[in-house]
Amino acid sequence: MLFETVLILSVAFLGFLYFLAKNNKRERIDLLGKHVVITGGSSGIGYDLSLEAVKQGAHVTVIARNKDKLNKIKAVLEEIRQKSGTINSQIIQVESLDISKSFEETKAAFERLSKTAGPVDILINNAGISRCGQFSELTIQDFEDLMRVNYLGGVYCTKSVVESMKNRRFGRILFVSSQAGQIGIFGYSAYSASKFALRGLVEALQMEVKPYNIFVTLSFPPDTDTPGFKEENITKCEENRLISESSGLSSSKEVAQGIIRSIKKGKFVNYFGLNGFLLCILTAGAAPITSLKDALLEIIMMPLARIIALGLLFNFDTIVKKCHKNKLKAK
Ligand SMILES: NC(=O)C1=CN([C@@H]2O[C@H](COP(=O)(O)OP(=O)(O)OC[C@H]3O[C@@H](n4cnc5c(N)ncnc54)[C@H](OP(=O)(O)O)[C@@H]3O)[C@@H](O)[C@H]2O)C=CC1
Ligand SMILES: CCCCCCCCCCCCCCCC(=O)[C@@H](N)CO
Repeated sequence: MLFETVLILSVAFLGFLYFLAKNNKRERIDLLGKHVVITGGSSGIGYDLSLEAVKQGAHVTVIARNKDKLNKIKAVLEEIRQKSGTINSQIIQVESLDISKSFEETKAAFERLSKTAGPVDILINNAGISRCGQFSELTIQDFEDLMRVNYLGGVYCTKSVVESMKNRRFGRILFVSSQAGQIGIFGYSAYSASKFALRGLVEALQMEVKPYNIFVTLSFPPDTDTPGFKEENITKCEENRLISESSGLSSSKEVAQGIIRSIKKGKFVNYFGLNGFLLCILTAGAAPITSLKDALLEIIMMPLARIIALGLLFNFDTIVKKCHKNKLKAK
C-alpha cells in the first residue's frame, strides 16, 4: 500500500513538472540572417561575442564609446565575413555611444541602426564596468557610475528594442551579470549590487514578454581574462582576489561561446563550470523552469548547494580574518 502510494505520488509529481517544463518550452533558433546588437563589443567578452556572431552569419552591430577600438573590431569583423564568404549581404556596423548617458540618445541610435540592419532580433547587454574596494573606500560616484552603466545602460538598450520585438512576436535579450551578481563578496558592494539589480529586472521582464515569444537570459561568468579584468586587478584588494580565485579564470572565447549557445536555446540562466552550476542551483529562487532535467536537479540539489555554500562562506571568513590580522601587523 505504502509502495503504491509513493509510486503514484512520484508519477504525479513528475507529470506536474513535465507539464510545467512543456509550458515553458523555448524554441531553438540560429543566428543566420538575424540582427544581433552587442554592447561593449569592442573589448573582452564582447569582442569574442562579435566574432562568434559574425562567424554564425548574423548582421552585427557593435556599440561602445571609443571610436578607435570600434574601428579596429570593425576591420576584424569585415575580414572574418570575407573569409567565410557565405553571405555578402551580411551587415557589420559600429556605433559610438555611451549607453549610460541618456535614454533619448540610446533610443535614437537604435532607430538609426535598425534602419540599416533591420529590426533587432537579439540584444546582448554586455557593456559593463567594475570598481573594486571596501564600502568605506568606494565613493558615492562609484556607486552611481556602476548602477548607471551596469543596470540603467541595460534598461535603456532593452527599452529601445522591446516594443519592436513585441510587435514582431520575436526576440532574445541577454544580460551579462556575473557570479558576483549571485553572491556578494568582499570588495564588490557597488559592483554586486549593480549586477543583482539585473536579476529583479529580468525575472519581471521575462514574465511580461513571454506571451510575445521573447526570451530573456541572465549570464553569470566567473573571472574572465579580458582587458577590463586586467585593469580591475590593478586596484583589487587581497581579500577579493583570494575569494574570486576560488572560482577560477575563464577565457573570453569560452564565455562568449557559452553565451551564444544559451541564447540559441533560450535558457533563462547561463553558467560556467561546476561552481557556476552550483551557484545557479543555490540561487534558483523564482527563476522560470526551462527543462524537466533542470527542475529536478534544482529540487534535489538545493540543500547540498546550501551546505557547500556554508562551508565556502566559512573559508571566505577565514580569508578576511587573515588579511585583517596582516594589515594590523603591517601598521
Ligand atoms: N572580465 C570579468 O572577469 C568578468 C566580466 N563580467 C561582465 O562582463 C561584461 C564585459 O566585461 P569585460 O569583457 O571584462 O569588459 P572590458 O572592460 O574588457 O570591455 C568592456 C566593453 O564595454 C564598453 N563600455 C564600457 N562602458 C560603456 C558605456 N558606458 N557605454 C558603452 N560601452 C561601454 C567598452 O568600450 P568603451 O570603453 O570604448 O566604451 C568595452 O567595449 C561586463 O558587464 C562585466 O561586468 C562578468 C563576470 C566576469
Ligand atoms: C554552492 C556554491 C559554490 C560556488 C563557489 C563560488 C565562488 C564564488 C566566487 C565569486 C567570484 C566572483 C567573480 C566576479 C567576476 C567579475 O564579475 C569581475 N571580475 C568583473 O570584472
